[in-house]
Amino acid sequence: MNKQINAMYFSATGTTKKVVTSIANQLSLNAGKDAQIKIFDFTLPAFRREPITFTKEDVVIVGVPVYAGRVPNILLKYLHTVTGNGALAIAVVLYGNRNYDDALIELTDILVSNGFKVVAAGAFIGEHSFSKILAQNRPDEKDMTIVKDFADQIYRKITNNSKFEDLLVNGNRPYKSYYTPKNKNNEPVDIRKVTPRTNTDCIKCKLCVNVCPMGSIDNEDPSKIIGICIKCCACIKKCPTNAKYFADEDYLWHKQELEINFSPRREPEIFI
Ligand SMILES: Cc1cc2nc3c(=O)[nH]c(=O)nc-3n(C[C@H](O)[C@H](O)[C@H](O)COP(=O)(O)O)c2cc1C
Repeated sequence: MNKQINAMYFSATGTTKKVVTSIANQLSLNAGKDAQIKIFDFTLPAFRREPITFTKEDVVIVGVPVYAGRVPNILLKYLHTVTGNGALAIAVVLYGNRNYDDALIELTDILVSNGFKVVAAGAFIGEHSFSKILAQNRPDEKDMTIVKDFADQIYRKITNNSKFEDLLVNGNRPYKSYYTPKNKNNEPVDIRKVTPRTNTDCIKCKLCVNVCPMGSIDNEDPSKIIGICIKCCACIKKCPTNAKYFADEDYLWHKQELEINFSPRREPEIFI
């Protein structure tokens, strides 16, 4: 395979990164020792300022987490600035064991409309951002075996073909609206304004400031949220002293409901 391999992802808590980079590594292993991988990690705001252009010589694995059953809406503007010019793409979504709903079809559509030829797609499961028990530690070893096999299939498809038919993936068109959490009275709630709190264990190491994908944590006082919070939970899961937490009643109810209702293990789905 005579193409540049590119791994491109948004990954606040690392599950999307794990799957996307593993696919890239396995493709590179198949392609031989000279196949270098270029990384485009657009998790932090600074990386989403410049448009990126690929060419026919590229194969790009593009991964995003599923937020509310869709591609995270805060990424849409940026994703539309990434141009394919005939590059091959593999669309990847990671979801927290509830459902990926229309996220994979949406990501595939975005890539096609940006001039990519999407040759494969996959929905994988990652530990839920909100929880430490829902899909705990996934993607795990079993998932990673499927990831490796998926990459081998992609390699064979790319090397054996020069023309590719349009890829069909699961999902609806028009896309369903964003999944809405419910409160304890089973009423829809809007948790977009909910922000994390900080307890006295905070040592002001500012790790949270540096990992927030929205740049929304104050550098002087990390207990202050100065912008949009997307509830990605990077600050909560990466805090070395467990100082960040959510206290909002509706958010906590929603988290618990997800943990109870969506505990049976789901398996990855691939389309090739
Ligand atoms: C705001 C938000 C909404 C989410 N919505 C869904 C969802 O609709 N379905 C689901 O199964 N997981 C959902 N998740 C969980 C993430 O998709 C999942 O944990 C993913 O693995 C996180 O990727 P990352 O580790 O690369 O950040 C949501 C997470 C967040 C932060």
